[in-house]
Amino acid sequence: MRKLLVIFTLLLTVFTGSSIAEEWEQWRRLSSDEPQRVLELTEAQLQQQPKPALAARIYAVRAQAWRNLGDENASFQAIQQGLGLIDEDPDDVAETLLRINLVLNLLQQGKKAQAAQQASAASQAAARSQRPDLQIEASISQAQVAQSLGDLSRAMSILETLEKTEHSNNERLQMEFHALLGDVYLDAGAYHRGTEQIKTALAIARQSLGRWDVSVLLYNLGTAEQQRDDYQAAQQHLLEALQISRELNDSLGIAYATQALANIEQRQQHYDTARQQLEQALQAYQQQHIRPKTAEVMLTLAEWDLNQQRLEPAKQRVVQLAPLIEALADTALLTDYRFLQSKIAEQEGNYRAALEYFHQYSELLDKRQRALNNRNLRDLIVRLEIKQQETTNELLKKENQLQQLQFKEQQTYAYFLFTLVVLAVLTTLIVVYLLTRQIRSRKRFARLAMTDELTGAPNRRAIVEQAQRSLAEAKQQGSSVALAIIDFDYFKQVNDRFGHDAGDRVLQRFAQVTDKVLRQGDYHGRLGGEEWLLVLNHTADDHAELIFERLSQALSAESIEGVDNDYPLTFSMGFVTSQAGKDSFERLYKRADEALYSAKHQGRRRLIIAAR
Ligand SMILES: Nc1nc2c(ncn2[C@@H]2O[C@H](COP(=O)(O)OP(=O)(O)OP(=O)(O)O)[C@@H](O)[C@H]2O)c(=O)[nH]1
Repeated sequence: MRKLLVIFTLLLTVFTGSSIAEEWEQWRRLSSDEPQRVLELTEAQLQQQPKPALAARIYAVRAQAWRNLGDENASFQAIQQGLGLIDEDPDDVAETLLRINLVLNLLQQGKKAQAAQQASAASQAAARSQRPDLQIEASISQAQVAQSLGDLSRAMSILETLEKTEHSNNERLQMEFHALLGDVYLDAGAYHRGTEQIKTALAIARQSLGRWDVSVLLYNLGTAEQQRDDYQAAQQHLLEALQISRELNDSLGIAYATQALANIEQRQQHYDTARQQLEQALQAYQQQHIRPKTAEVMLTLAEWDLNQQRLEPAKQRVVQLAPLIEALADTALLTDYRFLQSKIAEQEGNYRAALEYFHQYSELLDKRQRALNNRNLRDLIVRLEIKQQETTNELLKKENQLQQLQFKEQQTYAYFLFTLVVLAVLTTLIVVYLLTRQIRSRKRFARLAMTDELTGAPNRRAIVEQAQRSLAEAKQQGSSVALAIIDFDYFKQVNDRFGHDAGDRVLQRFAQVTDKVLRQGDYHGRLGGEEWLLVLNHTADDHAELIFERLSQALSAESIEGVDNDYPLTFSMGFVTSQAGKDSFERLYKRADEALYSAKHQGRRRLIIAAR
């Protein structure tokens, strides 16, 4: 999915966006995994006839894709086409990319002097482009040329400058830096350091780059392990490299891995397999004009011939090799070549020639050794290592700081959460408190609305509602309910004689005694003034007298403050019963009221039961 997205973005923006280095890198990643695909995509783009400068950039991508397929010839052609377009329409980015590609191509062909020229032209173009990543890459390219020329001091000093000045986030550049540093260390005989650097580069490639890059580094690591004489590790890496190259159809990658594996087979005395493998690799090298490798394989084959006492084929190869060795002017190859010549002359019995070749061979070896013992180089190696250590330390320090910041952030977040929780709990408590208070006061208000303030008994509204409820229940149950209206006799006189407060206390006392006298389930309430209503469930007329008497007695049973003990506190009562709940409250009330009126009229201090 991610790959599809990359392809889509690339199709939309071939080096047209702001970050050319980034797009270039995306193309390279895609090419590293699917070179064929990149060739198809870029072919389509070229057909849209873009501006020459853009087309030149596309050729740079194609050159890379051909390289990933192991076709250096096609890669070279693409580069040439691209460079041709730049003549028409100069473009520093395209020029840098194309020349860097050309450097690799020329190095593989063993054309080191030309490669050096291209590397410095690439650096100039990169400087003009003012793009830091391109500048770094061009510098690495220069260091690579220096390394292949055997000028390890120069290679090292370029890498040292890069380490000091450039901190790129570009994984490819980091990979290239470590890979090349590894090669330089290996050339300098620092096998352990070299292998470690290549391992770092491989880890970066596995993590962030494409499969082709991984295969190249596996090959590098495999050959490094061979140099360290760890053939088991070497074989393992090389086999993995071979497998990836096969998956990618990278014919050169296959050749490189096969050649290296052949050396291991030879050591294990699998001569036929080894020879076959070398022949295969040789074919691929010859096809692609990989001249140093061609020479290397031929030298090896000749050496094996000699070891197996096959003098003639060995001699033929040495003759064949002569022009190539001369053209390449590679010290290492020349050293091996002289050694071979010396051995052949020796086997031929031509001892003078053998000695002469051996002299030349040992001089070359000496030269190489001197180059390696160069103090300057040693100093550079040590300095670069210290710098790398410093960078690592700095990174660790940064990481530490970041961790501390992260910890602080977490702490702040925890405090924030804690405060939030506390606030939430507080808010909840307050809300609960306010709600409870409101509910309580509502209840209180509701109670007050139904209660008589002076006596605490149910007020008119409450007792009337209760009467209506009781009547409705009685109606359902077919039972009877009685209503009694009670009114104090001459209450005005009580007030007049003992004062209004005493009158109040009389009313309060009446409420208390009624509460006690009535059964549970009976109700009483103050209708207003000194008038009361009783609601008596399951009560017939013949209970009326009893209730009247009990109330009268209870009222006068105890003295009331401010009222003379012998003062007769009396009341009148109108009583009525419903007939199996048939009567409405209004009708019953009216009848009770009429009965009360009669009681008053008949002289008070009495009970009148309403007639049926
Ligand atoms: N102390 C006190 N007196 C009240 C209260 N409510 C009403 N009264 C008094 O009760 C008296 C009622 O007087 P009236 O309606 O003339 O009746 P009465 O004097 O009781 O005479 P009858 O009912 O005819 O026996 C008035 O004097 C009111 O002031 C009260 O809450 N407290």
